[in-house]
Amino acid sequence: MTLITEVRLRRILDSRGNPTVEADVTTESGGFGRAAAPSGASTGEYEAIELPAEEAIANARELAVPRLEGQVYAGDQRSVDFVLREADGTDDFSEIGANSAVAISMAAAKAAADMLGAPLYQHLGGAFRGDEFPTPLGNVIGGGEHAADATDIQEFLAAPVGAPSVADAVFANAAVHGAARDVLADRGEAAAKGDEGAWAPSIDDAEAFDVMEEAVSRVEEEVGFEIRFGLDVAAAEMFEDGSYVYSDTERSPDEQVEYVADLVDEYDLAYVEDPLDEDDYEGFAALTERVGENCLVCGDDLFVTNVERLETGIEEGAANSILVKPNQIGTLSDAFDAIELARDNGYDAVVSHRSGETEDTTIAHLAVATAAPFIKTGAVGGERTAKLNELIRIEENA
Ligand SMILES: C=C(OP(=O)(O)O)C(=O)O
Ligand SMILES: [Mg+2]
Repeated sequence: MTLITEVRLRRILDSRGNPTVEADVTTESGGFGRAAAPSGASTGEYEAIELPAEEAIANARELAVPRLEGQVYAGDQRSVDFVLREADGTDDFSEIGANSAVAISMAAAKAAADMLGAPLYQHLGGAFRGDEFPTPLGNVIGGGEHAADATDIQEFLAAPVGAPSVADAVFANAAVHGAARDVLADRGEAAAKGDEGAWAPSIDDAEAFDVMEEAVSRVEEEVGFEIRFGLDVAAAEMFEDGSYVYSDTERSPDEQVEYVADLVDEYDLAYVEDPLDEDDYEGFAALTERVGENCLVCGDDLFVTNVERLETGIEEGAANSILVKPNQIGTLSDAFDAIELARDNGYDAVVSHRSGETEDTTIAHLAVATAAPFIKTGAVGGERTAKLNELIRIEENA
């Protein structure tokens, strides 16, 4: 039986060296699941609330754990997540913390999968899941909130859309990351790494585009399949008093739409995330109208994995895809609801890590379970490769 008998919570380190919440869920028949909450730096204004880890743990121990232990079945994910919401009693998990909620929610799913003897992606995706695998978006160069004194655009992402397998795509992204280091070195640019392991050189966005183009074409020649690239502009972070403030210029909302549309055309971008502020549904709609045919326009801070915000976006024609980060909303059930609503309305659902991560691999399973076209989970670095290597194993059924 998957009746939950014990929920343990503890503080562990995330990749930025900050404390985060880890949950262990045990079931009556010995099923065990362990999961940890990630943490954002360029967080959306409308995300569920992450509490300091110690506070989140204390509150969840008091309010949620007694309602789960001996009362709820880990295999009944909807009930687990319903109880987490009831125990919290707020809309945004500000009582027990979305970090405690998501860790427990994911650990329960893993405990149920363990009990069933099935891999997590199969428990989440069902027996009749197809055999699609996501293309990993690899963060190659970045700045914004993830690195000081680097690019304005937060992420320049390799998108190996022509890769014949997940493994080929993962290695291609690592190769583009390596090639970018060489191109930067050729240009005399020393580069440290940002929070997600992307190079964070002191160059402007225009030069970063040049470096990406060169790195991508070098690797494309080697591997023989198509590699495009994309961006997470994280534009909400640069939006101040009605305009987008770049290091060297400012753009009005209309100019920002033009600017990003031109970038999509010039570089044949496959993917553009958060090109506009998190309140600018109209701007998102204008850009999607312009470039949405050949490019995924993705809402991260815009939608925050929230069905109500996605509903508004769908009504307004804003974007054609949603970024799904379970900790933005607090439970796996909520994340699945967002994915389902997206699908039903012709939007793609892209699964994503956070800039602060752990070795947890749940998102790799979530992406496979839901046949996400892309997963954004970095290119190198232990907490990133944990997910990428898990994808390789899942593909091999290992
Ligand atoms: C992964 C991202 O960064 P963060 O986790 O800092 O929000 C993002 O903005 O997509
Ligand atoms: Mg983003």
